[in-house]
Amino acid sequence: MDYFEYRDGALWAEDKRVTDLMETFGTPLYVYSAKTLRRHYNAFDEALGGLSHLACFSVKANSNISLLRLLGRLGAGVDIVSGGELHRALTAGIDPGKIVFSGVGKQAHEIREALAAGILMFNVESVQELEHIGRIAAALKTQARISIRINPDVDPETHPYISTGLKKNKFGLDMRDAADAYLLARDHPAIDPVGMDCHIGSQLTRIGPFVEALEKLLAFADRLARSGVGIRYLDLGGGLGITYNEEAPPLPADLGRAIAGALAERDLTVILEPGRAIAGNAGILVTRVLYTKKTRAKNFVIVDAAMNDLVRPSLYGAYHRIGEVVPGGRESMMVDVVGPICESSDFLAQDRMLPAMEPGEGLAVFSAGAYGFTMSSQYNSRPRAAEVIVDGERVTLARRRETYQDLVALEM
Ligand SMILES: Cc1ncc(COP(=O)(O)O)c(C=O)c1O
Ligand SMILES: N[C@@H](CCCC[NH3+])C(=O)O
Repeated sequence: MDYFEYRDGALWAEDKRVTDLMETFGTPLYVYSAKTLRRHYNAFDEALGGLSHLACFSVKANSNISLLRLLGRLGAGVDIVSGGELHRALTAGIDPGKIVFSGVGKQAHEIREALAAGILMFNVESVQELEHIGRIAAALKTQARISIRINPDVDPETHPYISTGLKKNKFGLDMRDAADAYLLARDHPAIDPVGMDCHIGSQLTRIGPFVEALEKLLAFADRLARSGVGIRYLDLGGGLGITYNEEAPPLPADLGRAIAGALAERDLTVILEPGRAIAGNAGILVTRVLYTKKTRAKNFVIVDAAMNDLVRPSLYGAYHRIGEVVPGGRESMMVDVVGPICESSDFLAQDRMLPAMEPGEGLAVFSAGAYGFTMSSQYNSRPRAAEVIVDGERVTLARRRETYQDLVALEM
């Protein structure tokens, strides 16, 4: 559910006409809906309502600081994976006590920065990393709160590039190794093992894998308790999918219900790290048609957005619904929607039925609020798109369009 809809013959973002946004801010343009973001965050908050909980938005999905600030004001914590994301979160005013730090390759300076900020915990992914954090915390005369990321070997049934909880993936530790890591953590004066976490993959469309992972983690937590390691936080990661096309993923409430029973009698704070499910359908990428071109093999609609703006179709073959900004009632035809970049993989859609388009007309690429701008680049020296947040009738420029000057600003 989102607040991008067609009425009076045009596409609206909440109470703003998308054509007006195109006029004011140009294209390509990322447009986020504040109402949708609030709705999605609140859905998680309410889904976990009966439990002690924390919803930590995954910053990698969308790291714009205006958007983070909006979520932070609702009470959101965040899941970060770098010093850069920590900097963004703190700049956006996120409570450091609600920050969890994931990722397999945390660097010394990032660990120091996170300790100095007083984050809730590090989600530790290897024994070497645990020892490294311990050394740094000891040198700083502090204690690092940690959880160990468990690789529960659960099949998330998603795209292989975005599944993370299988034995063959680089993430987390298997339980036998994790048990040793917890004992090391228990006995380390500068480490406080407060939690356990996992993240099994992204764009999950079934509840089963979450429940399976939870059950494995709880059984493991019970074994650990007998070794004198009592955890207080259970972090199930992110991964709940969204509807891009015809998927029918469970709602946050379904996930909440599915895990509530197992957690009810336990003195644990449950953490979720949703990214896509909060931001994905809260954003669209608006682009303008430059040319149309009919070859002997295909019809191309050439637009001013490209794989540098939204790489998901090129990278994963991902489907994003595309619609006219002002429906013209013209007959549909099979087209490829492509960008100006010099790569054959530069497409936003392939073999898609779309109404015939004219140069200058607008198209909206839906479900672009997560892993859209954050995965963008300047490939082909294309300045990155602007980002705006619409809240009712109010529009905030959340990031200005890059300029040619920005392209070369760091070069000597
Ligand atoms: C550790 C961790 N937490 C949370 C997320 C967010 O995932 P999603 O956007 O699928 O909710 C990811 C990315 O998949 C991740 O790697
Ligand atoms: N970037 C991916 C998801 C990977 C999630 C990061 N762990 C996507 O666009 O779907």
